[in-house]
Order: sequence, then structure tokens, then C-alpha cells
Amino acid sequence: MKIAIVGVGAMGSRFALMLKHSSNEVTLIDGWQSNVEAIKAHGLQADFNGKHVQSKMPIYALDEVDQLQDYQPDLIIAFTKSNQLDEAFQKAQSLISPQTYVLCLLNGMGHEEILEKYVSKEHLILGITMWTAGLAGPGQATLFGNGNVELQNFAAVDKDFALEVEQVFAAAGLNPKYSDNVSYSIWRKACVNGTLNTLCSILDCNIGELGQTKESEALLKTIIAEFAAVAAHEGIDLDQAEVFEHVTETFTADIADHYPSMYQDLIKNHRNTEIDFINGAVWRRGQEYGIATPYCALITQLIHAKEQLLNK
Ligand SMILES: NC(=O)C1=CN([C@@H]2O[C@H](COP(=O)(O)OP(=O)(O)OC[C@H]3O[C@@H](n4cnc5c(N)ncnc54)[C@H](OP(=O)(O)O)[C@@H]3O)[C@@H](O)[C@H]2O)C=CC1
Ligand SMILES: CC(C)(CO)C(=O)C(=O)O
Repeated sequence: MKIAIVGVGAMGSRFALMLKHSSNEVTLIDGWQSNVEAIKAHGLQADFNGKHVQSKMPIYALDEVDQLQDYQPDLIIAFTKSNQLDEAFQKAQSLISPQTYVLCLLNGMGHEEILEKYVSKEHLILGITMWTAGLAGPGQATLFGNGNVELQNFAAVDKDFALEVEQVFAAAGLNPKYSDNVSYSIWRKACVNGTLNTLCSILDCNIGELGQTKESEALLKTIIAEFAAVAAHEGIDLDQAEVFEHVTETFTADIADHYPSMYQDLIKNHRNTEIDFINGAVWRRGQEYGIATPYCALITQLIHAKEQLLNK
């Protein structure tokens, strides 16, 4: 399959390497100049489960997309951060023909509202992933552990292409599943990020260390209850006990040593975070629906305050 990846940070690099390794034609597009230069010079490099891998792939800066006039990908995978998605697709929109599909696996909620400006509902595929990834530097990913992908067409349309993507991902070892209720999965995953990503960032710890604190149980349950109240208003009936179990399973799983992507942004790289698409989205929607979400409000404000202190 002809696949373009827009956003070649940690996760974009993982998917690029795994999809290229299984013989897909992968083209990379990214806005971070030193990353683009490093990949142009040395290819994409990674510590992949302890083994060094290196793979040459065409890469273009977002400002160079006009050089790709005759290039028409079958699939574009969005792997920017939520807060970069709109600007990246504004710059990359010339790649989207009426045949192109866009798959969004970003953490958080509301990305379809942004992507619908650039691709038709019928060609939008939404999903989530439990794969993890980090960056050791420009063009150098750190890829450990296992994960999976859930995806589903956004509109109720013919799912042939999405099933083809499922097959291509299966051949790449990405453990995909065509979901029959991806909206539920997106809320469920948002609960993972709304607890682990935020609390690890505020407490400056990894997932396993968070799980060792006595307070984690009550914090998780309260945050999940706020997500569930807002989700219920949108017709999604989150099973809070199952979601709590799903989140706490990570405390002893092979991602226990992982510092969540929000931690990598805020604490490691002093960059702004995706908080407005996670707890911030729950707080905002709660205000609209008349539902109190005091923990999400406090967490959103603390993360924004930390962004201001660190990202001067
Ligand atoms: N990392 C993880 O383990 C997981 C992440 N996700 C989700 O996947 C999506 C992509 O996340 P992830 O791959 O972690 O994102 P990254 O931050 O690694 O990369 C996203 C983009 O940020 C820019 N960037 C990254 N690092 C730097 C830096 N040090 N300095 C300047 N710019 C930089 C690059 O583009 P540009 O220059 O255009 O800004 C890059 O394409 C997010 O929605 C995330 O929540 C989901 C599951 C796990
Ligand atoms: C790996 C996981 C689930 C940790 O919260 C994640 O999605 C992230 O790091 O953003």
C-alpha cells in the first residue's frame, strides 16, 4: 500500500518502520526541521526492542509538500500531536485526492472535527493504539514492548478499504482489529491518557511508579467517573470498573517503565501538550452540558500552568 505518514515523531517512526519492513511504500512528512534533516541524511533509525534498525525512506518537510505533485497516497496516517493536527493538514492537504483515506490514531477526542475540513467523512478512519514509542533525538526512535490498533470507518460506509488497512497492519505486526464501536474505544483510551499521562506529568514519574502511590486508586476512579458522566451525555455508556481495570493493568505490564507521551512533551522537551483534547475536552464539554468535572478542570489548569513555566 502507498502510505504517507504526517507527523514523524515517536509513533510516526514506529508505524513507518513496521509498515516499511512489511514492504509497503512509505513516505514521511514532518514539520520539525532537524528531524527531517536527520532522516534525509541517515534514514530513520531506532532502538527496536534492543536491536539497532535503520531504514531509508523519502521524507519531506511540511513546507516541501508542493514537491510531491504527482504523488497520491492510498492512505495518510496522522501522527502529529493533537495541537499540531490542523496546521499540519492545512499544509499537507494537496496530498489528499478523492481516493485518499486518512487514518487518525491520535490520543484524545475531537480530531474528526479538524480532519473533516480536509477529507470527506466517508474517507476518514478513526482509531486508537496502545503501542508506545519515544524519541532519543531527531530521526532516532526508541521502540519497546507490544501494542495493538483498533480502527473503524467514521461514517457508516463500505468498509472494504478499512479492512484492507487492517490486513496491511496485520502483516506489519501491528495487531489491528476492525472495531464495531470505535467511539467507545476512543473514550476508553482517553481515560487512560486522562489519568496516566496527566498524573505522571504532574508527579514526574513513570506509569509503574504512579501505580505504587496509595492515592492512585482514588485519583483514577474520580477522573474516570468524570469522563463517564460526560460520555454518557453523548450516548456512550463507559463501564467504569472495566476502564479502571484496563488503566491499572498498565501498572504491571511491559509499559510500566514508559513515560507517557505528555510527560515526554512537557517534562522532557518543555513543549505544549495535548491536554485540551483530553481532560480539557471533558471539562469544556461538561461545562456545555452542565456537568461538574472539578478534577479535569484542576488537572487541565495545572498542566497549562506547567506549560507556561517550562515552555518560556
Ligand atoms: N508516544 C507514545 O508512546 C504514544 C503516543 N500516542 C499519540 O500519538 C500521537 C503522536 O505522538 P508522538 O509520536 O509521541 O509525538 P511526538 O511528539 O514524538 O511527534 C509529533 C511531532 O512533534 C514534533 N516534535 C517531536 N519532538 C520534537 C522536539 N523535541 N522538538 C520539536 N518538535 C518535535 C514533530 O513535528 P513538528 O515539527 O511538526 O511539530 C513530530 O512530528 C499523539 O496524539 C500521542 O498522544 C499514542 C500512543 C502512545
Ligand atoms: C502509552 C500510553 C497508553 C500511556 O499513557 C499512551 O497513550 C501515551 O504515552 O500517550
